Amino acid sequence: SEEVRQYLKTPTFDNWQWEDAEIMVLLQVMYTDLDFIATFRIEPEVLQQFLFEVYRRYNNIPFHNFKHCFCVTQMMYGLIWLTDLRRKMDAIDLLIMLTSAVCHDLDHAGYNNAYQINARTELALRYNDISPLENHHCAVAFEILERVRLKTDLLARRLWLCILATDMTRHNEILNKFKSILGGFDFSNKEHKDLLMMILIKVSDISNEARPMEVAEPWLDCLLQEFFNQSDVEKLEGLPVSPFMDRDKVTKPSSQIGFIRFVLLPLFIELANLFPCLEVRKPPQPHDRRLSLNLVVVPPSCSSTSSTR
Ligand SMILES: Nc1nc2c(ncn2[C@@H]2O[C@H](COP(=O)(O)O)[C@@H](O)[C@H]2O)c(=O)[nH]1
Ligand SMILES: [Zn+2]
Repeated sequence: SEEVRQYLKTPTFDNWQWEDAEIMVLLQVMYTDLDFIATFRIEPEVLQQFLFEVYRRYNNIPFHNFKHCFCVTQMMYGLIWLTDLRRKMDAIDLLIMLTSAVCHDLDHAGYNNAYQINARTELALRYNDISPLENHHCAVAFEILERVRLKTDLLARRLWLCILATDMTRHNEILNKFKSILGGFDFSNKEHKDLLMMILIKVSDISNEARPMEVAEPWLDCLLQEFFNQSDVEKLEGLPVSPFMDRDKVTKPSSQIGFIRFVLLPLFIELANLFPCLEVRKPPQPHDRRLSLNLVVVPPSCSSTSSTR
């Protein structure tokens, strides 16, 4: 319905209300309403086939599953509308951004890069310890895109750029680069646009805490369940255990307060510097973990401070 179509554009969207089959339809709606079907002449059956393959290649694990793929994609979709990016970027940029979000954690097995490297897994060996997971998500994405005949070199290169940006060990590097160009941001500069795309997928990827409490809270339970599974295995295998994953050390507030203050908030604040309509409200108290991301659309559209600030 039109009501759901509008709701889908908002960061308050509640994924927990929808079954996976319905989520597949919502993803199709995003591709349709951004005009990708018409602009790139994608057959609806090909899109369905692509999304079904994607669905099959997300694993049934607590956090990095198909619902996480959907939430990240839905936040990206919402940000595209809220910041009126359709007027500022090319359709191909938007297609790459949405598709990167869809593909960004394909075939994640629930163990992070530190585990891959310490346990000397096949993935770590294949990618020389360099972003093994993100390189693998890309490889699976390319395999699917090739199978449904949607892969092009142009799409693949920038999809890789966006998905690789989700490796959190690169967080400061990417954020600092973005800060350094913010003062003279230019939507006609390709390097600036690429960096913005990287920031947008990063924001979308870690945005659970910017959602309503009833959406965010179950996601935190899922994340901690996956963290604890990993640290249990690390203990059994005699591998180094990351303290933030250790069930004997972590509590919900300890997990979230530092993450919000030092990771999530600085990232959102820089994005809001480019798009003032994304008003980010800091948590009022240090113990209050809720980040209120007040996404207000300034009519008729959210203009960045200028298209070439
Ligand atoms: N402590 C928290 N860590 C979080 C939260 N949301 C995300 N994350 C971390 O970031 C990465 C994101 O990358 P992904 O591509 O793997 O999804 C994730 O793995 C977590 O380590 C959060 O709310 N709290
Ligand atoms: Zn993710």
